[in-house]
Amino acid sequence: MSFSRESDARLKFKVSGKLKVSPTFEAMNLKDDLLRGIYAYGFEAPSAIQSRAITQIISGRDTIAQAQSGTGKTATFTIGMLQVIDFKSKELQSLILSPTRELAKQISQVVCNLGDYMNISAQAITGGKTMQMDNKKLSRGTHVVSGTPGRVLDMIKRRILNTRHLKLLVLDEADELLSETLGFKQQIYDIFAKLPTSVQVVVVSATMSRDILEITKKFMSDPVKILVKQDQISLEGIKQYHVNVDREEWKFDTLCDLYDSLTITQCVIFCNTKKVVDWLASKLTQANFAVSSMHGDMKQEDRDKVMNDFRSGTSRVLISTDVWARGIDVQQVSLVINYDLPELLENYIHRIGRSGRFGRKGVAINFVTRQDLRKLKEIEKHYTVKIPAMPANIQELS
Ligand SMILES: Nc1ncnc2c1ncn2[C@@H]1O[C@H](COP(=O)(O)OP(=O)(O)OP(=O)(O)O)[C@@H](O)[C@H]1O
Repeated sequence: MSFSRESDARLKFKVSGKLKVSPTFEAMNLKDDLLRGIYAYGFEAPSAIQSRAITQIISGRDTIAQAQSGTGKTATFTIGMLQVIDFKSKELQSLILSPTRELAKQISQVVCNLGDYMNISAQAITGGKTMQMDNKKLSRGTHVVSGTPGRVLDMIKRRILNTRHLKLLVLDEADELLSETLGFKQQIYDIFAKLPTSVQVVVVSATMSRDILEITKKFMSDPVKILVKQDQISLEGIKQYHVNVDREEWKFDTLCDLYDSLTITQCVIFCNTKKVVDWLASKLTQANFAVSSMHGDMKQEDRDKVMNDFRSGTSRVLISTDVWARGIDVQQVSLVINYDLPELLENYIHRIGRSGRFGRKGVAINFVTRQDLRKLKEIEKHYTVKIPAMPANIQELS
């Protein structure tokens, strides 16, 4: 699967200065073992962001990389990182931070896969489990840690994680990690204060506001910026529609009517609160619809099971909160339903981006009550998109 040349050419980046574009992975002068790993993983050619950002990361410059959802940002920083790691050493050289445990784990898996021929040692360090296991593995030597900020900071403070030889810090979903609302920002600053001053910083997201770019000035020096214009953030491959449900109470029946379309491949349904996730999951189950659900108040082992079942395709319909909005990559997801419109404008684009991964087709359906009409207009304006009423033949579209 790859983007068509046409759609790739239409993607315009705003870049600082002239930027080298590598049309192939070979043109990036990567180590042989890394190149083997990339091809063995099934990649043939780099995406637009990979063509531009990988060599910048390798050059050692601080880098801000923005690109649409599902266009391969994880492999962008991973390939850059694997090229600069010194595999003769067993020290921790790269730290990747991301906002959820599931995402941190997924990234660690991508690192292992792409670095398969390099003897890479990577580990996910996340909350919700005891530190003992992590401790033991870390003591054997780990090149890369992918973790959530709270647990990583804790382990640095306890001197379990030694950051003395760290070369590279990656903030994935950086705008979320640095936002005022979520409480990660101070943890990120505290972690940063414990890293060598020479550390290279790479900041990545599909959404990047002016405020966030301003904040990055505090810990990045003269970064290369690869940014996407606001009206280009929305992917053309994801068709977006709305359904007027008028009142909150009518959402449930509307969803039941749609159920047959949901199960064609896989579908994620987003609600704004854990309570609605639980309520909707139990109501659908009572009505004999097969669904699974996940949110941040569930036990980690239950979250892991839900993720495994959904990734393997055992479950096809997943109901979740914004814990699932960012970064999670399940290629079979072709439909996203916003049972509730998201509270944050940014999360709209992240949520619908769970479908349409790497050039695949996706459909997003937004349930809109009378109160939501204004919010829908706001989304349309912000991303310069039209979100028309859902057509009757929706089954043929997904
Ligand atoms: N060059 C490539 N060729 C083929 N597939 C690729 C390539 N690069 C990435 N992919 C695949 O594309 C999918 C999306 O990649 P990834 O999760 O890195 O996207 P992303 O840009 O980080 O998205 P998000 O904004 O949602 O976090 C993954 O399944 C990945 O394996």
